[in-house]
Amino acid sequence: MENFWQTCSAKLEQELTPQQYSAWIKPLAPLDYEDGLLRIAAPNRFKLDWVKTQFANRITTLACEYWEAPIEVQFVLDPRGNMPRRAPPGAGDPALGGNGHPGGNMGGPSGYNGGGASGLGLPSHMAVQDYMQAPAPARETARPRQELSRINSVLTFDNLVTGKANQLARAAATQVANNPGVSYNPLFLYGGVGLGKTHVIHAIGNQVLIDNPNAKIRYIHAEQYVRDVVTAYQRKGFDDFKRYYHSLDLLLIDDIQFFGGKSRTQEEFFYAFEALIAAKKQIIITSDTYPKEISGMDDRLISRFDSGLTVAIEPPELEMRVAILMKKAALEDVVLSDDVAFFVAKHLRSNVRELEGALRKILAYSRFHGKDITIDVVKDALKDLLSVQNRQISVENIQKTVADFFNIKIADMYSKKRPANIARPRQIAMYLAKELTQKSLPEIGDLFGGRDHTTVLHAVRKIAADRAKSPECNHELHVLEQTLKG
Ligand SMILES: Nc1ncnc2c1ncn2[C@@H]1O[C@H](COP(=O)(O)OP(=O)(O)OP(=O)(O)O)[C@@H](O)[C@H]1O
Repeated sequence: MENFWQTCSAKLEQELTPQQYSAWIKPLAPLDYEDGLLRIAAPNRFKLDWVKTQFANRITTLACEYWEAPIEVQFVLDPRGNMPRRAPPGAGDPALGGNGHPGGNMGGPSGYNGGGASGLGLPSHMAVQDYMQAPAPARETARPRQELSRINSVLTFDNLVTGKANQLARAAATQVANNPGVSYNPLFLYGGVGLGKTHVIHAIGNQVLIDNPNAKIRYIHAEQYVRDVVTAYQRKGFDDFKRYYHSLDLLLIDDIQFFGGKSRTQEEFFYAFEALIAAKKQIIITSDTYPKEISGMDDRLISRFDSGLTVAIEPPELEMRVAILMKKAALEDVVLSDDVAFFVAKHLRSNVRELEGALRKILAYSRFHGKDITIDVVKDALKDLLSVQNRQISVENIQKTVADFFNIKIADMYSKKRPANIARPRQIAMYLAKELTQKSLPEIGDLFGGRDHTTVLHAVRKIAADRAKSPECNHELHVLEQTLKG
C-alpha cells in the first residue's frame, strides 16, 4: 500500500500544480488496503469533501492500474484525529484562511488540467463515486458493500407476503439467494406494475449480503444503466464501465424493458452478461413482460434472458391481498379487522402498490378524524379510488382496447372472419366482456356481430383455460385488464 501511495502521489505531483498537490494530496494518508478496498484518510471534513469530488476518480484509476484489478477507494476522516498539516502556510485551504477556494488558483474544477471529477476516469455510477457519497465516517467503515450495492435493506424476504401469485418466484429467488451463480442464471422475473418484482430482487440482494458481506453486489434500474452507458460514451470511459460491471458478484437489473431500442446499451449489457455468466456470477433481471415480448430487444439478448429460469409474478389473489394489507398495517402498529381487509382487497384488485396507497389513505384518514377503521371510514377515505374502480367498463371499450393491443381493426371484432390472428383477440375480448361487465352471454354475442351465446361461452371457457395454464396468456390478460381499469 505504501508503494502504491508513493507511485500515486508522484503521478499526481506531475499532473497537478504544486499548490494543488500541497493543498490536497500531500495531507492525505493511505490507511489500509484489503480485498480490493483501499481506504485513504483526510485530515478534516473540508479536505475530505473536496478530495472526494475532485480527485477520487483519478486516484481510483491509478489504484486500478497499480493492482491491475477493480479497486474501490474510500475516503474517510483520519481516525487518529487531525493529521499534521503538511501543506505550506497559506497554501490554499479556504477552511484555514488560504486562497484555495474551489475554482480558484488552488485547483477547483476549472483549475485542474486533465479534469476534475468529470474528466478523469470513472463515470458517475462507479464504485468510488458511491463511496464519495457515503454520509458519515462511521457508516463508511461499517457496511461499505451494503451502501455501494444500492440494496434497500427494508425489502426483505421476511416482509414479502407469499401466495399463489408469487410462490414460484419466491422459491426461485430463495434458491438463487442461497446459491448465487449456481442454480438459475440468469433468473428472469416478469410481471405487471407494482406486483413485487423490485421487492423480490432486493430481498435476494439482502440475503446474499447477509451470507457474504463482502459480495460485490449492484442493484440498478435499467434507466440508470442506460444513462450510465451514455455517460461512459461521452467520457470515452467504457473501459472503466466494463471493469466495474464485469467485476460484480451479483447484478440485479430492474425493468429491463427500458433497454428496448437502445442498441449501444444492449451491446454493453451483452458483454457484461457474457462475462458474468462465464464467471458464474449471478444475474437477476426483471421486466414488465416475458423476454420474447420485450420490443426492440436484440434476439441474442432475448435468448440469453431465457437461458436460465423465467418466472412470472402474477397479480395477488384475494387472500394474498388481505394478507398484504394486514401485514402492512401491522408494520404501522395497526390491526385491521377481517371485514375491513376483505372489503378493501375485494375492491382493489390490480396491484400491491395500489393496495399500499389505499392503506396509507385509510390510516391517514382515521388518524386525522380520530375514528376507528370501519368499512364506512374506508368508504369515505377511498371515495375517489372506489368510484374509479366502479366505473362501468363498456363492451365497446373492451373491443377497442383489445383491437389496439393486437393491432387489428375494431371491425374485426364484429366480422365473420376467422383467421387465428383475429379469432383469438376476439375470443379474448369476449372473455373480458364477460369478466368485466354485467352483460349476459347473448348480449355479448349480439355486440360481437350477432354471434350465438354458445360461441361466447366457448370463447370464455377457452381463454379461462389458457389463462390457467399459460403465464404468458395470463400476463397479456392482466395488462389488458389494467389498461381497461385505468
Ligand atoms: N408480496 C408482497 N408482499 C409485501 N409487499 C409487497 C409484495 N409485493 C409487492 N409489495 C410491495 O408493493 C410495492 C410495489 O412493489 P414493487 O416496487 O416491488 O413492484 P414492481 O413489480 O417492481 O413494480 P414496477 O414494475 O412498477 O417497478 C412495494 O412497496 C413492495 O414492497
